[in-house]
Amino acid sequence: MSLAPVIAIVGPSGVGKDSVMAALTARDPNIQPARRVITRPEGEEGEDFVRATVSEFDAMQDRGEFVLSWSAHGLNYGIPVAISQQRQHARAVLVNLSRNVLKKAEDAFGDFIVISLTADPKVLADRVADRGRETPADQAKRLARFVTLPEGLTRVVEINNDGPLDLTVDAILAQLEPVRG
Ligand SMILES: Nc1ncnc2c1ncn2[C@@H]1O[C@H](COP(=O)(O)OP(=O)(O)OP(=O)(O)O)[C@@H](O)[C@H]1O
Ligand SMILES: O=P(O)(O)OC[C@H]1O[C@H](OP(=O)(O)O)[C@H](O)[C@@H]1O
Repeated sequence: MSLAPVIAIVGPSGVGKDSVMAALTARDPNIQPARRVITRPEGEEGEDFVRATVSEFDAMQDRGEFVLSWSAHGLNYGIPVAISQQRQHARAVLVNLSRNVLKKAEDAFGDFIVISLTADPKVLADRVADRGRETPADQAKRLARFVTLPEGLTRVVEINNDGPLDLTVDAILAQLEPVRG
């Protein structure tokens, strides 16, 4: 059975990764997000994710329950192996990944597309502040984080998300069209 492609949505904090993923799924319910396990503290909400303590996360890791894991912003993130089942029935599966794990992700997933979202730094700062999910100190740390995309990825598409979400979704769907079969 052929597996649906995995589409990584990446970019700096506040660029709109979660918003773009939700808008893509709203436009085409067969493009489905993978649920991440995150050691995010109680009280910090976000997308639909599985909250774990650090020891719960470590135990899941030891049991081989993650196909991919990484750390960023003082948190641990894991993509459960169940993403394989999702790939059996979806048209495409979306994952919100760190740019630091893209090579590992390409090796793990095979059929893999990276959507690299960009936005003006002022737009990023306003969005992270307005969202208010983190403390001002943590917001500042997020905005100061600088990560570049690794070299040698097979398929990377850069898309600007300064404008309306609908336009970003159109741009992504236009890029995906040739590989959707
Ligand atoms: N195209 C857009 N136009 C206006 N607001 C947007 C747009 N995209 C995202 N936003 C807003 O920007 C804020 C940050 O978006 P979101 O949480 O999706 O970013 P993110 O990249 O997932 O950030 P983080 O990596 O910090 O989780 C949210 O409040 C969201 O509503
Ligand atoms: O800067 P890089 O390494 O690309 O991304 C780091 C992390 O930042 C975001 O975390 P969250 O979703 O805001 O908790 C991403 O999802 C990723 O896990």
